Parts: sequence; C-alpha cells; structure tokens
Amino acid sequence: MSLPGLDQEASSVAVVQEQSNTITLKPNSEWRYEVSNDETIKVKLIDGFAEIFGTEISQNIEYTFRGPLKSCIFTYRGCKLQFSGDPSSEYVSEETTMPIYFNLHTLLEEQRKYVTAQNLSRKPNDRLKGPRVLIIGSKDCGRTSLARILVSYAQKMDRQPLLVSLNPQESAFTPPGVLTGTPISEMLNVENINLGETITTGASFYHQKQPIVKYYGSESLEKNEPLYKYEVSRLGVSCLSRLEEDPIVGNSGLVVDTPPLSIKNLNIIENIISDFEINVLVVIGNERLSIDLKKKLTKLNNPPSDPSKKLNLVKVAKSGGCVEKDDSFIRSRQQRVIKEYFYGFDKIVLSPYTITVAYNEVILFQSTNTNEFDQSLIPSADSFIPDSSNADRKGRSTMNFFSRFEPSESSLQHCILTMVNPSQLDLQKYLYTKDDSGLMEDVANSSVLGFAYVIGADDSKERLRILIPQPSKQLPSKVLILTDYRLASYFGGRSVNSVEMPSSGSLSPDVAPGSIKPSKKVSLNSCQRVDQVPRLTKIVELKSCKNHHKTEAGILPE
Ligand SMILES: Nc1ncnc2c1ncn2[C@@H]1O[C@H](COP(=O)(O)OP(=O)(O)OP(=O)(O)O)[C@@H](O)[C@H]1O
Repeated sequence: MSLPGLDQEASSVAVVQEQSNTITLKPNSEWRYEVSNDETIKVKLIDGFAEIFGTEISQNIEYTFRGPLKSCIFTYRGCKLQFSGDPSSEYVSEETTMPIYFNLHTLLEEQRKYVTAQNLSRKPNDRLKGPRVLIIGSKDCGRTSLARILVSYAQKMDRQPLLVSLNPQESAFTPPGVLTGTPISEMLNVENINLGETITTGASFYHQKQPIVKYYGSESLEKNEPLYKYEVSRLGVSCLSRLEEDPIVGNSGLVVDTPPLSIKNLNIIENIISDFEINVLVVIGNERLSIDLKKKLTKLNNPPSDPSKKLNLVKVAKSGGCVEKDDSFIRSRQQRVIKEYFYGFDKIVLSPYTITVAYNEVILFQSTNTNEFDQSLIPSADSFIPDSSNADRKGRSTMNFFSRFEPSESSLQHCILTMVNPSQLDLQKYLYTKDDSGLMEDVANSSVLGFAYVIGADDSKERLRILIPQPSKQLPSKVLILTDYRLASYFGGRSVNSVEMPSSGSLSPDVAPGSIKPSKKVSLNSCQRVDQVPRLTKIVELKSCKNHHKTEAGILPE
C-alpha cells in the first residue's frame, strides 16, 4: 500500500539508488562526496558524460579518490556512476551553480574570440591580451573550484590559459607556501587535484605541468605582506610576458585564484589588478564585497585610456556544495601533498634522493616577520609596480624581506625548504661572509627550483641530511629559504607493490574542443561582451537559466 503523494515525490528526485553503489544522475545535477583522511573511494562512469570541476572523466575507467577530500561529479546531460569504498558523506544535488559558471566561461570565450580575430591583423608588439580574470571571495566560497572550471573549459576549446594561484595555503601543482603560474595546455588530473603531474614527477598519463613558482613560505599574508605583494608583482611580470610572447597563451588570457580576501585587503586586491592587468573581476557569492569593491575601485581609479584595460565586475553565486575546510583537513591535505611531491602516489611512484651537506655549504634565509622590523622601511603600495627600472629596484633593495640564519638541529629538523637559484651572483663569496648586500634582492627575484626536506641536522658533525626530488650528488642550489611547513616525522621510503597506469580510454567531452559554438545571442541576463562592458558602471550578475536549447554540440544553457 502506498501513501497518497509519496509516489509523485519519489519520482521527482534526481537520484535513483539502483544498487547500493550505483548512482543515476539527471541532467544538470551533481553527486557530492566527502572522503575522510586515509580513506579511498573508487568511482567509475558507466554511462553518459560527467566532469569534475570542468575536467571530463572517461567512461569505464576507475578513478581513485584519496581522502581527505570534498568534491563532486557534475553532469550536463545525465550519467550513471558506480562507486566502491566508504565516503564519509555523499548525496545528490540538483541545485548546482555549474550553468552559471558555464555562462561565465561563454562570456570569456567570446572575448577570446574577439581578441584572436583582432590580433590577426596586429603586429606582435601590439597584440591584445585575452581575458585576465581575478576571482575573489570569502573563505571556502569555491574560488579554486571556479578557477579550475574556467581553465578546464578554456582548454577544451583549444585555448591555453594561465592558471595563477596566489593562495600559498593551497598552491597549485606544488607543495604549499608558494605562488604559481601555470599554462594549462592539457586536461587537469582529477584524482590528484592539488599536485597533479609536474616536470618533477617523471613519465605520466597526464600532460606534465610546468609552473613558474615564486617563494612566499607562509600562508599568513600578515606575516610578511610586503614580500607577498612583491612576489605577486614578480609573478605578474612573468605571466604578462608569457601572454605577450606566446600568441596562443596571449589570446587565452589568465585566471587568478586568490586567498580569502575582503574589503580590508583592498590594497592587495588593487595590487593584483594592476600586476596582472586584470579586466574581469569575479566576486563569488558576496553581495557586500562586490558593492564595496565597486565603490572603492570606481573612486580610486580613473578610467584608463586603453579600452582593453577596462575592469568589469562580475558577481556569481556560491555553490551550495562548497564545504568548509577546517584546520585539520587543510593540514592533512598539505602533509599529503608534500609527501606526494617526494614519493608520488599509487599510480606514479617516485624515488627521491638523500644527500648530506655541510652546514657551511649552504646559505639559509627565512622570511622576516613584518611585525619584527622597522615599519618605516616598508615601501608604499605604489612602489610595487611590476617594473624593473633601476630607480624602483634601488628603492626595494632597502627592504629586508629575508633574514639569514645559521643551520642547527632545532631550526631545521623536518623542515621544508625551497631551493632558489640566484644565478647571477658569485655565491662562493656569500658562503664565508655575513655581507648580504645584493644577495637579498637577487633571492627575492629568483624563481623556486624545487623543494627539499630536512631529514636530520647533526650539530656535532655540522651536517644536514636532505631529501631532494632529483638525482644529484649535491644540492642544485646552495641558497635555501625556510618555509613554515614541517612534517611531524621522517616519512621514509614507502614501498608500493604495483605501479598501475590507467589506460588512455577515449574521451567524449561534454565540451569537446572546438565543438561548442556559443550561441550568437548569448543571453546572460544583461551581460555584454566583456571587453565592451563599461568600466564598473554596473555589477553584472550571472544567473543560471532553466531553459536549454539544443545545438550541434549538445545542450547549451541559454
Ligand atoms: N559543488 C561542490 N560540491 C562538493 N564540494 C564542492 C563543490 N564546490 C566546491 N567544493 C569543495 O568545497 C571546498 C571549498 O571549495 P574551494 O577550495 O574551491 O574554495 P576556496 O574558496 O578556494 O577555499 P579557500 O578559502 O580555502 O581557498 C573544497 O574542498 C571543494 O572541493
């Protein structure tokens, strides 16, 4: 006997639990799941199309997701998933913000098309740049997820955008504590979201990413805000020159992910806008922040003479799936990323190298805590202009971003160090002198070569045992900078019995390269083409649209 009304309700739910581990998703719905620390779930797409933060997953390939993890699998057209393992939480939601994010992608793609067409008739030094997008919002509002979605969709359209991560707590493609800029020319690794494959991880199924990495060393912006701004500006210079030199990347633009920022961090936001020549500022789910930013940025900036530098503010909704990442979740993920940097994971096993170096063979720096030095030495925000003119460099050289320290067991045991390469200096002379003039600035301007882990420091023998990722009898660089990250104990060589590589499988993307033809009439609730939207005259709010219409490529939100 059935109760009146219940049948009707049951048929409207998006999920049908056919077996205990099979999930059927209706179009435009997502399966959200959480995996606890050290737990693993395996998921297979057995029918239809699905994606993880914009990256397509293949049918009949088993994907392994290791905790701690909070994530989702979304489908535009409906799909059937099978999973094994024990997620700590899992449910299906139809309240997705993906169509909104897709609309934002369409808006950016329109701008890329416009820029590509314009650049055909322009000289190399006069080329326009594709959209430069900055994503901001409060903690856990989904900035990183949106950044991944936007670069993945762009990559599916055969673009090569730069993914810039300015959040040292969760650096992209590296261990934490650094700022990165990475050209995305191939799909992202959905199983290993933070790290993925880089050139240090050897042969892999996924295309290896080659980030440019700048040191910051901490996740607290307050600890050394001048250094943070400085490194952001140096990364900005590198990223913009990549956009200028490489026409494919230049037409594709860049997407900048940030730490949680509020209106109190206006100074940092303004710096990022100028350092990366941002022209699309996306605020996630924070009405107050977008209104405050509109007021402040309109007041503080005169309209630029160059129309391609106009700044447009776009407000998008926060996904209901975004979950708060507590401190223990963040720490466990960071520890896992660091271990994987040295040892790889089940599918790509790495063998790091242990070397021994004498205390007097290395030059060690640590980031200065700004609370500890003379505030009058901090240059004003205006001096962090991405410009390498001599006057500017001279001004900065008075700034002590770093302090040198002597190696000892108490200061170095189990610490993570970054290796930087100030190549233009005769380092030998700095090994035996305390005069750091010239060295500090060179260190601040260098890129990070890689990371090292101090297994042990022996004060009696004055020797360090260091783990490095590449085969070498000596350190690739004698200049090392301390980060705030330590591992509780030496994690030792992990033994892994089998090395399994996923077979390639054929991809049938929801958004196949070149297959989507954005509707000529992109109806985005008052959105105009990004480069035509007047500067901050109106906050554009992207909304999802319930109606869909068929295109050659499939379903496209109207
Ligand atoms: N639709 C969704 N369903 C399930 N989980 C999601 C969804 N969107 C985001 N998440 C998860 O929510 C968490 C927060 O998202 P994300 O890391 O993108 O936010 P953030 O704003 O970058 O965070 P932070 O402030 O820590 O930098 C992440 O673990 C992410 O995987």
